[in-house]
Amino acid sequence: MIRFEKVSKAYPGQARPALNSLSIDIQKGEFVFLVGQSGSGKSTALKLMLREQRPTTGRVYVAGKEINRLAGWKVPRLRRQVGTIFQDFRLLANKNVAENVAFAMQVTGHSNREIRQRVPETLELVGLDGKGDRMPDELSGGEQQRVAVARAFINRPMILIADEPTGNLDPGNTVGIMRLLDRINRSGTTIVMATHDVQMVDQMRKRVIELEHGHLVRDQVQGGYGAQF
Ligand SMILES: Nc1ncnc2c1ncn2[C@@H]1O[C@H](COP(=O)(O)OP(=O)(O)OP(=O)(O)O)[C@@H](O)[C@H]1O
Repeated sequence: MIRFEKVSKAYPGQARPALNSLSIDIQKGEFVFLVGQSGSGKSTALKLMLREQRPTTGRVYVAGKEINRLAGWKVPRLRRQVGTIFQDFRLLANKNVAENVAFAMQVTGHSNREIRQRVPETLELVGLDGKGDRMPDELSGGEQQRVAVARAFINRPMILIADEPTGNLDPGNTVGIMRLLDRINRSGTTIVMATHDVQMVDQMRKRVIELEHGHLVRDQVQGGYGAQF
């Protein structure tokens, strides 16, 4: 589903590459935590999966395609297959909850009928039943992240990429969001999540890929945040 072949990424003006000959292979349906100190290259790896950045050398394959070679007009189609969630939620402040989620279907060309049906279903799935009319600033952080999860999942993406999705949440909401992501993963969506949350990684016991200065230093099935497991 996602494959990096000796991928290096050097940002202009940086002494050291952000990623250094990284090779990883993630299968369909896996749940993978990406861990490592700040600056180790996690966000860069996620950006390469979305073609928000391009590798300096090496190859990145997503859903069977080498995405660096993808024609520009095919990039939106790639991104439709990949949902994203970020630490800072990134909701549209002038749209209510239902409109935020519907927007993801509108830009992918779904009919109003499909949107009217699927938005309430998805809000229910993320535990926001009946909150469709609220504006983002009328929601708690945990609820805002649930909206972001609904928006990322409504098109049933093959892959969900999450960059520190619980970084702004308290422990209770962190558990809620993780349960949700676990359910989404069980429905078949591949999840790759960068995180600094030690407790959560230790509890979930999923595959852990650890980066250090852009190098792969650990790739462990049912791992913990540190190498102690
Ligand atoms: N757009 C950019 N331009 C220049 N350098 C960058 C850019 N983005 C990241 N870097 C550098 O690349 C390295 C890796 O950064 P990256 O954001 O991938 O790390 P990270 O592991 O996600 O860190 P964090 O946990 O703090 O989010 C860092 O040294 C960073 O300063």
